[in-house]
Amino acid sequence: MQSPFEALKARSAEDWQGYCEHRFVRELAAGTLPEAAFRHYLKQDYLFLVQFARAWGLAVYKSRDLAEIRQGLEALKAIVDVEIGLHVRYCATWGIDEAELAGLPESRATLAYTRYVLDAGMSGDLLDLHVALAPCIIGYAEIVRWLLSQPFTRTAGNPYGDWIEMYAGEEYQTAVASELAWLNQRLSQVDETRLDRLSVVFRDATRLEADFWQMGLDLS
Ligand SMILES: Cc1ncc(C[n+]2csc(CCO)c2C)c(N)n1
Repeated sequence: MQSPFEALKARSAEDWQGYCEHRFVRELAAGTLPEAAFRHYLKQDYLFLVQFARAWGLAVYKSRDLAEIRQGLEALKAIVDVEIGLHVRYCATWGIDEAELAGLPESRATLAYTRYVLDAGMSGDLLDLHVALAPCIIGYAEIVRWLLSQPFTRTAGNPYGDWIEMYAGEEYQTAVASELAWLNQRLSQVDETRLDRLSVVFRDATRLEADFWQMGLDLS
């Protein structure tokens, strides 16, 4: 039987596919993505990650018990202590230093997506927030798995090969599996009316992720 999260995705199948199979990721996997597009993406992604850290801070605040506080705190710590550092080091290999990153203006796509997620969490509850974050967390895991099954994907000699490997790694895929389990458990408890509203949040966040890819192409 279809899991609740699979059912949520099925309601936005076209938008989900448009995001996961976006030209940006196909060109990235083939190694043909213009370098300028990837650089724009990397720079905006730093600003995205900073806002994403705030979203996990909000998850802590929206928690109803200590287990939920711990879950949000672990994710907040991971992003602040590990993921942003990895991103900064990765940017450095592309010749982009942290001072430059911190001084950048946010693009419209970054603003729209990150503030949408924060608003979904502020106006809703912890489940709304997790559903708004799902395209980001679960999407990236699905994208790299899909890419690795595609004939056009090149890992050896691809300048973006490290990016694919980062998200294909076991550590990331395990974290995603636990997020999926949490979501499926919570989604299985909600009624149809609530599911309709969550489905709107999921679809909007998915479209905003696709716009984030598109931004990389457009700005180059
Ligand atoms: C636009 C954009 N969307 C998703 C991710 C992926 N991502 C961001 S934080 C994180 C780990 C979860 O805490 C993951 C997978 C990204 N980097 N940039």
